[in-house]
Amino acid sequence: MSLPDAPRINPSILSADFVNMQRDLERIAGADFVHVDVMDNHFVPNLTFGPQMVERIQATSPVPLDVHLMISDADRWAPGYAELGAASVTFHLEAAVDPIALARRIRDIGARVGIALKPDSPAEQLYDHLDEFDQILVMTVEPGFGGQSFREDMMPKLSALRAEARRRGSEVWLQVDGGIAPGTIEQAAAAGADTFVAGSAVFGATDIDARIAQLRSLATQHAHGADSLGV
Ligand SMILES: O=C(CO)[C@@H](O)[C@H](O)COP(=O)(O)O
Ligand SMILES: [Fe+2]
Repeated sequence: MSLPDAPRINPSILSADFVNMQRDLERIAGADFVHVDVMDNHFVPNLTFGPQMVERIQATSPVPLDVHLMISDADRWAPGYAELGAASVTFHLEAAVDPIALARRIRDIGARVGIALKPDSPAEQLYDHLDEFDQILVMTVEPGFGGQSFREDMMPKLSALRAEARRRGSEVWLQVDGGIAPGTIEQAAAAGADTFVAGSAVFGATDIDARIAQLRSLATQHAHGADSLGV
């Protein structure tokens, strides 16, 4: 699979019409990935779907899957999402017993691997392990629901991660998820994010293609360091 360049826009189908999922997947054909929020009503107080539904999404999606597992016991369940063909599988650091071994297992199966941090989880614990992951997801809301307000207080964590990745020459993608929309994507891009999840901002738009293009344009204009390049 050829990987899309930054900035990447990944609409979350948590805000899609679950009864018309195939229609809504087609509506985001211009996106880089489809962000699939798997919730177990245990790790987070909400329930979405499991591997059977994700397999159907995988079979019909026009874009690769960026699966976000908000589930307990990630060590046991996460590999199965890589095995059903997801391009990327992100699990939560707070839900894994041995995150490094789990990351290696997901990569061995053939998927990209991401690790997600809840707002209260510090990023420093990942600094020595950046290259074990293809993506680090900095949650900009408390996981569990779409339509929440963006948490600006997550920007220092993101900036520090960007600085650390640069210092170590790491190519890890930095993803943000929660409250991303015109008006918030700018500061997330400036702080160092290169991959953006947006649910309600995309599926709540009257013109989805235009909204995806707008988010991509704003992220490009405000990309970390862009001002120094005069872009
Ligand atoms: O993982 C989650 C929520 O826990 C996200 O992926 C949401 O689905 C994002 O929704 P918006 O905040 O963009 O509406
Ligand atoms: Fe998500």
